[in-house]
Amino acid sequence: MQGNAFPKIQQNSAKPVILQKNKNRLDMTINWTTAKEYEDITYKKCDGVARIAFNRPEVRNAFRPKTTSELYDAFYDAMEDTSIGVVLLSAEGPSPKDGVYAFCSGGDQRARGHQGYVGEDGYHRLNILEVQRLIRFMPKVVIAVVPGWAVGGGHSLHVVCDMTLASKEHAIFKQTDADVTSFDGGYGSAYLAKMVGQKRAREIFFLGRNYSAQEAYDMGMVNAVVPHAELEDTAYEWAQEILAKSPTSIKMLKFAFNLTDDGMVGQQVFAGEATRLAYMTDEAKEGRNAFLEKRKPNFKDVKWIP
Ligand SMILES: CC(C)(COP(=O)(O)OP(=O)(O)OC[C@H]1O[C@@H](n2cnc3c(N)ncnc32)[C@H](O)[C@@H]1OP(=O)(O)O)[C@@H](O)C(=O)NCCC(=O)NCCSC(=O)CCC(=O)c1ccccc1C(=O)O
Repeated sequence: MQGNAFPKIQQNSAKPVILQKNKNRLDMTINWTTAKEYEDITYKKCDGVARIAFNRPEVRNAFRPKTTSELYDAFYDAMEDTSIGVVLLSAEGPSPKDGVYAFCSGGDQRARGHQGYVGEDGYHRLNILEVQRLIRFMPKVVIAVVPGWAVGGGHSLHVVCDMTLASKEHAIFKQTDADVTSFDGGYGSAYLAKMVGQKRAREIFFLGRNYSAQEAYDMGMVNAVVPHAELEDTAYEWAQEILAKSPTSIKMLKFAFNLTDDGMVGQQVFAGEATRLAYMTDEAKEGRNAFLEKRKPNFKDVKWIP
C-alpha cells in the first residue's frame, strides 16, 4: 500500500449499492509509520489516521490478555494524540499456515481458564470489555476494517466500532458465543439488535451461522462491501473524508449517536464535552476568575441567548 495512489473502486453492477463512490477522490500517498512496537498487534499512524491491527493470524487473530492490554494501550495513545481523528481497527494476515484472512476470532480459547482469560501474570481476565468501552467513548471515529473472519468477541468488536468496512471476497461474520458458553450481553448483542433488528440479532446469536459481507451489509451492520485488494486504501480514504470535517462536530455527533443507547453514561460523556465548550466562553472565564480573585462573579453582561 505504501506509496500507492488510490485505485479506482468498482461499483458492483449486481447489487444497487456496494460502495459509495467518492466524487472528490484525491490521489493520496499513504506512508504509515510505526507508532509503537507490540507483540500481538501492529500500531501505525499516517496523516491524522491511526491503524491498530491484530497480528496473530495463525490463530485467526484470537485475542489473549496480552492482546487486549496492547489494544487498550494503543487505543489510549490514539485517543490522547491530538493529531489523530480516526482510528482503523484492522488485522494483519493472511495466516501463514493456510492463507486464510481473519479480522478477529474472539477470545483465545487456549488462554481461557476457570474465570476468564489467563495472562502472563496468572490473573483471569475479561478485559476485552474495557477495550470495547474505550472504542465506544473515545472522541474519535473508529472504523472496523474486516478482511476475513469476524467471530465471537471479534464480531462484537466490529459491532462496537462506529463503522465497518468488509472484504467482499473474504469477510465472514459469525457469532459462536453460544457454542463456547460465552455471551456478550452488552454492545455485542443488545447494540447489535439496535443495528440489525431483534429478530436478526437473535438469529445471529442463536444459530451461529456464517454471513457474507454482502449479507452483513444487507442487514445493516456493515457500511460498505469493498473488493479485498482495495479494503485498506478505502478505509484510509474514508478516514481522510472524515478528517476534512469539523472535529468538534464529529465528536459531538458520535456522542449524540451514543447517548440514547448508553443511558446515564452516554449523557455524562456528551455533557462532559458540552462542559468543555462552555469552559471556552467569556462567561466561564469570569466564573473562574471571580473564584480565584475571591470576588462575586459578574454575569450581568452575559446575554441570555434564545
Ligand atoms: C474463526 C473460525 C470460524 C475459523 O474457522 P477455520 O477457518 O476453519 O479455522 P480453524 O481451523 O478453526 O482455525 C485455525 C487455527 O486458529 C485457531 N483458532 C481459531 N480461533 C481461535 C480462538 N478463538 N482461540 C484459539 N485458537 C483459535 C484454531 O485452533 C486453529 O489452530 P491450529 O493450531 O491450526 O489447529 C474458527 O476458528 C472458530 O470458530 N474459532 C473459534 C471462535 C470462538 O468460539 N471464539 C470465542 C468466542 S467467545 C469470545 O470471543 C470471548 C468473549 C468475550 O470477549 C467476552 C464475553 C463476555 C464478557 C467478557 C468477554 C471478554 O472480555 O473476553
